[in-house]
Amino acid sequence: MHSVRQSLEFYILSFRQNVVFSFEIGLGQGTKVLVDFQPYNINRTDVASVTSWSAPILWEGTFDPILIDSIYKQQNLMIATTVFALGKYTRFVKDFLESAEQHYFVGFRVHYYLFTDQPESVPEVKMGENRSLTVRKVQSLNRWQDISMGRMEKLEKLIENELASEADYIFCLDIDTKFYGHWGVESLGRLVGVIHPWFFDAPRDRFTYERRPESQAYIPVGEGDYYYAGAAFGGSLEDVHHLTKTCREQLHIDAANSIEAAWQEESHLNKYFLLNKPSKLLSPEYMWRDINESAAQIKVIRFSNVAKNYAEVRPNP
Ligand SMILES: CC(=O)N[C@H]1[C@@H](OP(=O)(O)OP(=O)(O)OC[C@H]2O[C@@H](n3ccc(=O)[nH]c3=O)[C@H](O)[C@@H]2O)O[C@H](CO)[C@H](O)[C@@H]1O
Ligand SMILES: [Mn+2]
Repeated sequence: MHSVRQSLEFYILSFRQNVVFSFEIGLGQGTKVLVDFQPYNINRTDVASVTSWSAPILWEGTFDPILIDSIYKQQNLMIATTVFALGKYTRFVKDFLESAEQHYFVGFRVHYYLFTDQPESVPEVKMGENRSLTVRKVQSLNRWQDISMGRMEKLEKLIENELASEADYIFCLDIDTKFYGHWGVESLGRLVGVIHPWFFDAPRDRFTYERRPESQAYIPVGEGDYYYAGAAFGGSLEDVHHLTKTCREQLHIDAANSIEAAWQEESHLNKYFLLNKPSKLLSPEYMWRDINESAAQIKVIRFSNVAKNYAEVRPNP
């Protein structure tokens, strides 16, 4: 674990050609130095490119992917990437992996971890150099809500037991998704959340936070920063371990009190991000609604949900 990791973060701002560069530098495990390089362009005026707590919000046009790639190339980073495919969701695996090989951290080391109740169904997908897939068998579950929420505990244990010695960063993604555009090292950060594609434009009081005070995920009306997607989050191992552990604990408390948050672990993730501000936000370009939908602010769709018939793919309503 990175528990011994001494984190040193600071921001240097300088102006060059109307581009603000900011650096977040952390002293990583051992001798490896993790560098978050976060340039953002102040010319994109149709969207906010920074939060009130000074975290960058990445939109197309707010960073230079070639420059950032060249900086990260100096390091031998490994990005662990987790997905779950239980029941009929195994049908999404092929497109997810094939499209990830085309667009996701291309040229960098990626280790996918796929949790499934049907390892025999996992298709053969040709992986690029330094990219690999580990398949983990998990128990089948009867409720989609339990599958979705159960991810937090599995992720917590994976980070604890296996990732410390191999990965530098982790991203945890939904499987009913596909990559359509570049998703690269610009997205790396200590704690990274993605703005939910249905709420980037909505006033805060419309956010579908859990509103019952009895739940650990409760967020009162009038509070909250953004509504984050449950389908994609990531960061350093240490930070994502703390996130998954906390959400798992809060989910267990809710279960003991016979309450299930409105949007399951997504509600708990939103509570977590309210109390633990992400160091970087990704715009809905990184988790879009559907490849056939558009919005003026979305100049590129990098990663999107794929259309699914809920009644047909889920084990229960
Ligand atoms: C875009 C987005 O933010 N999506 C979130 C949203 O609905 P979604 O409609 O995206 O939830 P979903 O049905 O995709 O379930 C989430 C994930 O659980 C897994 N799964 C689910 C059912 C099943 O039978 N088999 C299986 O493997 C699979 O990895 C799937 O991607 O709310 C969920 C919780 O309510 C999760 O937080 C999702 O991440
Ligand atoms: Mn999904």
